[in-house]
Amino acid sequence: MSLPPTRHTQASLVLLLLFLLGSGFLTTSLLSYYASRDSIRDSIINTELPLTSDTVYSEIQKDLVRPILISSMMARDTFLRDWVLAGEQDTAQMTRYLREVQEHYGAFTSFFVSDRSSTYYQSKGVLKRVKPDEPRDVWYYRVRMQPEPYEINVDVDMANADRLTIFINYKVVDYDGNFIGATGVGLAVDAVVKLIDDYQQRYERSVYFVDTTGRITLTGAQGGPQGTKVGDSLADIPGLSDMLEKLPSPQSGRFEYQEHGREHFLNVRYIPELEWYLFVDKHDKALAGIRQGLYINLLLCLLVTAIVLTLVSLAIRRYQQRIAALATTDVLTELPNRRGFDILAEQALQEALREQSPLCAVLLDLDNFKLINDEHGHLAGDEVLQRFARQLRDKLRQSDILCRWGGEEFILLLKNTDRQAAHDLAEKLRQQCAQQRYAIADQTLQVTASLGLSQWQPGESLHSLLGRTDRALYRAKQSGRDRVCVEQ
Ligand SMILES: Nc1nc2c(ncn2[C@@H]2O[C@H](COP(=O)(O)OP(=O)(O)OP(=O)(O)O)[C@@H](O)[C@H]2O)c(=O)[nH]1
Repeated sequence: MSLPPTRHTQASLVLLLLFLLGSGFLTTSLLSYYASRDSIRDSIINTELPLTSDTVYSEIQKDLVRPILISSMMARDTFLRDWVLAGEQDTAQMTRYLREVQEHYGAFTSFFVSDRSSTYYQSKGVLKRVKPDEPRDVWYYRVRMQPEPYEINVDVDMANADRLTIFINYKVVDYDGNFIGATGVGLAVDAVVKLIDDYQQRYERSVYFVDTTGRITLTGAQGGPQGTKVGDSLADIPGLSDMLEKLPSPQSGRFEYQEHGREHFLNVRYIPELEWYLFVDKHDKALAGIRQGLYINLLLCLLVTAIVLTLVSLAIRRYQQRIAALATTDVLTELPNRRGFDILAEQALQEALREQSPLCAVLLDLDNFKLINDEHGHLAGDEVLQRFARQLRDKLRQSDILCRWGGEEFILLLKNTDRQAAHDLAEKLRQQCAQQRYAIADQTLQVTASLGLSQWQPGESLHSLLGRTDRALYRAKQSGRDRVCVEQ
């Protein structure tokens, strides 16, 4: 019979299972997490953000192309040029002209600044005189000097409650090519702002514009990333400031950065018409969901691993107990066998030593049992052994140790029992055995028993005790059987 697995092998098996299940679950969970993460990341970086950027850009262009055309037409208008060359006589004519343009084309504002008189005309009349030292008029002197025919300037409109406006500032030249002023129209950036708001709310992404120095120039109505306002620098925004350290000035491309542990994906696109950068920024809300999924997955895996390991441990323990029981139990009589006896006897001797209590051993051997087998068959012999063992067990105390020593021989350890008491019990057992009848098949069988008894001497080994008891039994057999002999 193989020995039951030791605690060490059980622990190794559980550890191996833990390793296999743990690494298996961990690998599959992480693989699926990284696969989903990569695909979402890929879709954000390569599809979602560029798409938003394209749409916002085309909207901006739509907002820009029309005013450029209108302004170009105004700059070439013969009425405007003739009126200036004629000395700007009738202001009403100019304001009427500007009002016509504004109303007809649905512009937000229309203007003309005369270089000769420095007068700023608009549809409602003369607004003011431009001055070189006035910060708000810087644009005019810039346009005046630039070689290009026009510029696009996003600025607040003084004539319209400082509303953010895209101005097309077109140079006006006379018929000889001399600069005589600047004209154009202004359009509110409402459409772009509305689009930005729409994107920000619907798709949970930040859309904003930044100039070449890293200052925010245009945001949705609710502000820029993390509530920033127009005019704020990227350097003041958590996360983006770190990125700016690597990129001292904005540049087009795809970037990733962290803000308070959240991952951000960023698409930056340069808009040459404005000399601005369009930023489309999305934080990893979707990725956070996937990460949460990973944690739940891992938790479930942990739970399954724990359940499997518990079940396996229980099964192993049961198996061990079963093996141990089989290894120490006699199958026929269901009494402990010699191996079981060794364990129980060692404990009993230690107990007797510790408690200084008397202990006796009795060897009990059925007489002439060979005859029973020979005359009635082995199965009848087995039956007699079984019944004898059961009756013997019933006559003993719970604390007494009864084992099948082998064949038709049994051993008894009587705890807390001195020689005299043990002798009395042995004698009683012998008598009951002799009186007992076994009805097997249609026959009645009877056996007698010889018993050898000895009392344990403190400090004596089990081996020695058994040797002395065996000698007592031998004497009982030799002196005629069916008797109790005591080893002194
Ligand atoms: N049926 C059966 N017989 C067994 C079993 N174990 C041992 N025996 C038999 O018991 C008999 C013991 O024979 P012996 O050792 O000669 O002893 P005995 O006939 O009892 O004679 P004494 O012990 O000298 O009185 C043998 O025939 C064994 O085969 C068992 O489990 N079942």
